[in-house]
Amino acid sequence: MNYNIYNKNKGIYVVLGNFDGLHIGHMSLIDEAVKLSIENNCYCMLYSFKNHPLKLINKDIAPKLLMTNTNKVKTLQKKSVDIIKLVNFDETLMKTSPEDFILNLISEYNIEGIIVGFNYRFGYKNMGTIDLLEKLSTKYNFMLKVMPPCKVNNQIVSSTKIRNLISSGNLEEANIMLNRKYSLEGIVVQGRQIGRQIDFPTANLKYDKDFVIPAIGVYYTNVEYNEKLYRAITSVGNNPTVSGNKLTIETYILDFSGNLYDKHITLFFIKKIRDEKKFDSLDALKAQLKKDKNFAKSQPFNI
Ligand SMILES: Cc1cc2nc3c(=O)[nH]c(=O)nc-3n(C[C@H](O)[C@H](O)[C@H](O)COP(=O)(O)O)c2cc1C
Ligand SMILES: Nc1ncnc2c1ncn2[C@@H]1O[C@H](COP(=O)(O)OP(=O)(O)O)[C@@H](O)[C@H]1O
Repeated sequence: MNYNIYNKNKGIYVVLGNFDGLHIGHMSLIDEAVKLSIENNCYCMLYSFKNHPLKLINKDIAPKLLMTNTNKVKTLQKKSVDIIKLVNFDETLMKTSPEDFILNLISEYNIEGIIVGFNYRFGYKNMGTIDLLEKLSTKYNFMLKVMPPCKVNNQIVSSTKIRNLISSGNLEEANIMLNRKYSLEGIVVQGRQIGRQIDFPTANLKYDKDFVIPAIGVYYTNVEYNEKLYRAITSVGNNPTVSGNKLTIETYILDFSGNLYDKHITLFFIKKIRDEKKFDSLDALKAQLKKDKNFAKSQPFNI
């Protein structure tokens, strides 16, 4: 919703951070902000960036992403966040000192309180610390709530941890930390049309290289197409059996037939089934695909 239509006399609890992936740690901050805003008859706002700050600061070390902005906004709207502000992280913002960053925020919005995570850093060169934020909260008179780390199996949940789990094929643990199934989406493009010759047509995803790609291997997935969900098996790999030379993400959808070229699909990665193998023949690949398909049939089906 547009801030302009809001009652400017009403205070705002703002949650600050980068929030890639909206994992359970992020959600604990957002839930707290929503709770405080309801209790105090205020608005709840999430203030974050459209682009990952490192993409501007140092492109070479910018991480691959876990979530599109569109999906981020959809999830936040379901959580009753009143104002979602995703600002462009540009040169000016990059050079803003920690104190100015907070000053700009409180001069633009009627800030009642700020909610951040335990390791939040902000402002030019990430020089702003929790200590500084505490001092600023006294100086400028806003409430500050610092949320403790959220853990799974004694490990602190973080976007970096989740990226590493996905790119090493541990989707089950990543999904626990995300509290949803990791997904990639895009349109279906043409491949070499070998799949249909072995009765396993595969929808080849035109994937966006800005997002984290699961480790090479075969996965049990669920596919959303045309608002319907299907069981599926997905290969992330170089297809050595057919002398492939580029990474493809290909999905055989169970109980589906039809033409998917140019259609939009979403793949939900549930668990890795096996490593990619180079088979001696297409028949051997086909026999393995039958096993993968049977495995998929035995798996729970919900996202
Ligand atoms: C679930 C699944 C598992 C796969 N596993 C392998 C594999 O282990 N080794 C391999 O070389 N190709 C594997 N493939 C990829 C096939 O080689 C590829 O889908 C086939 O060549 C058809 O591709 P095309 O129709 O795009 O030409 C797998 C594909 C799927 C859908
Ligand atoms: N069950 C299915 N799973 C995946 N794709 C299917 C299925 N049934 C039909 N298709 C269609 O077949 C195409 C894949 O056939 P395939 O021979 O593998 O060609 P390509 O190499 O172009 O992917 C998909 O893009 C889709 O349009």
